[in-house]
Amino acid sequence: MTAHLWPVLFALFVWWFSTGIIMFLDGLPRRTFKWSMIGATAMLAASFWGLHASSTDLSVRGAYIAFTCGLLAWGWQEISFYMGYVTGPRKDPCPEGCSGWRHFGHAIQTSLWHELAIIVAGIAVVLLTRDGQNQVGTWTFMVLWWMHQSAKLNVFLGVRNLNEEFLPEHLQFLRSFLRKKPMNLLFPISVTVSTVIAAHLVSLAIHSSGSFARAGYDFLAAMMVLAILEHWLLVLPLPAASLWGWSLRSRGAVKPFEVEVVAGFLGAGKTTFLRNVLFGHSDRRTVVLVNDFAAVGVDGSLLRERGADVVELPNGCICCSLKSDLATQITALVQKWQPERVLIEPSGVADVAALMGVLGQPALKRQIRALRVLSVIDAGAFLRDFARMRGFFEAQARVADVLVVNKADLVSDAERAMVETSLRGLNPAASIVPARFGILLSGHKLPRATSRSGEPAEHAHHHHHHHADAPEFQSCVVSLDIPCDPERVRAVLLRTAEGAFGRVERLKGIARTRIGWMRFDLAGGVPSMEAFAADEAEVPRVIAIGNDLDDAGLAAAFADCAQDTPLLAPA
Ligand SMILES: Nc1nc2c(ncn2[C@@H]2O[C@H](COP(=O)(O)OP(=O)(O)OP(=O)(O)O)[C@@H](O)[C@H]2O)c(=O)[nH]1
Repeated sequence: MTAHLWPVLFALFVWWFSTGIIMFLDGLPRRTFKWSMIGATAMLAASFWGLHASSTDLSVRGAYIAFTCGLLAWGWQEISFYMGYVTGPRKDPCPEGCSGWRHFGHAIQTSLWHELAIIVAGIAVVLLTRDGQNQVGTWTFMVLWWMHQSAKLNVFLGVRNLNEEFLPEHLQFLRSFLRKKPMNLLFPISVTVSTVIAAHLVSLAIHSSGSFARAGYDFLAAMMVLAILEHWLLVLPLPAASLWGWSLRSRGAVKPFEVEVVAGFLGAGKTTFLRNVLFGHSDRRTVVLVNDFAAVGVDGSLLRERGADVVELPNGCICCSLKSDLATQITALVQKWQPERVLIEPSGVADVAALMGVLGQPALKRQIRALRVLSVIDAGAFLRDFARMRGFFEAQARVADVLVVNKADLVSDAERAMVETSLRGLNPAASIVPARFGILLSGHKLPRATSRSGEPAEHAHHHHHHHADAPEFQSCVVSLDIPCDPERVRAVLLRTAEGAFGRVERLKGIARTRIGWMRFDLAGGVPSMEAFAADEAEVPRVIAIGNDLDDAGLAAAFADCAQDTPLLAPA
């Protein structure tokens, strides 16, 4: 039995160690990749030579050499892929909504050169060992190839553990090709085939007579058993990462950062508030994550104007369906920018409780030094909106540490007091501060961010909270590729507020006028227009959000805003 022990232990160790080394090198700064790649290529050449030289060596030593060389030849394939030298023509994520064969085609494109390189290397290995009887190296390469293809197809089709924490930042785009599913149809087939092959190899090892053959089959059987193990790691809740904890340590450690969530209903003044926060603190490295309601947001443009690094989340609400996506997005942006602070502006209808659930996930939570949730309230619209969407406001108030009663200028002191009293009833623990255009009224200050340990119990308890509270809206986007007349735009805003184009909850846009850029809004029923320092690449557009939207009517009304069309003469 001990005769089998050494080859098996050797195979296990070499596999574990070489996998770890590859991940370690891959986590080092990019400037080192060149050297790793040169080293790997020298090893590839050496392994080819070793495979050829050992092909006629039928001693135990020959088996060890052939196995090691087969593994090293494979290692080059991994390194060249993970370091981005030999990948494929596609280097970005799959577009949203892409599926079926098109999606599969894109997936192949991400690693086409890699797969071809494997075929070329495989042929080289076969040719180099063709004349000898020692085929241990060739079969090692083939077994690794099989493991690789099968695992790859399985993560594409969907498994429970994608182990995506192993993906370095420069390969984050591959995540869009991985699917999280409890199981897929191929999985049982992969495992069965691997098990049959492994059983056969074990039996060959046990019944082989010579010590060369015994060692050779031991290596192959061990690799095949590892292949099976690797498959089970994809579906069973086992912490695969702990096997290679040391190899992930080369990655730049993420310093803990502060998170500030700025929530609030559509048009409450979240973006305005954030613009002020950013304006005041340009010295701290801040990344802003915005999630506009519509596919083409405006918020990102407004915040970039303030010089922040802005990441826009795709269309929709930060809610249950986006959960895993959001956690990965945050992890990726933190790795990329190493910010001290992350500001998150969920869309005006997002499920903030679900967002808190995402931020509470252990992997993220560990990195978050302090968390503060602010809910911005439109004082002028609150009483009206609260009656219509009680559940939504309750949920917003419940998770908030601070309730910012914005647009103080639009209400009387008595009205503001009434709004504050209602809010106090919804969350007696939150601080309530009045503000105007996102700036706190004099005499008021934001409380310090709560540290994670002092997190209100409320945050933790609503993870599985459902989206039922969030109102349902549609959105429509109108392009505005004409220089507009501000007067006409104002007229359209007023007509929109009166309900001429359906029940519009919120409208925002940026437009070019003869004299420069402007932005305009309809929020809480109040229209407004302002100058806007847009980028020249900016696309003028309007976004309307609401119910029973008259898309065509809105489009026609905005098309009619062109500077040069004469206004209809009044009767
Ligand atoms: N009168 C008044 N208007 C304000 C105040 N704060 C913001 N606004 C205006 O309200 C409109 C909406 O502000 P935003 O900051 O874009 O609101 P938001 O919450 O980010 O909107 P969404 O992202 O669409 O949900 C803009 O026209 C702002 O200029 C305020 O204190 N008083």
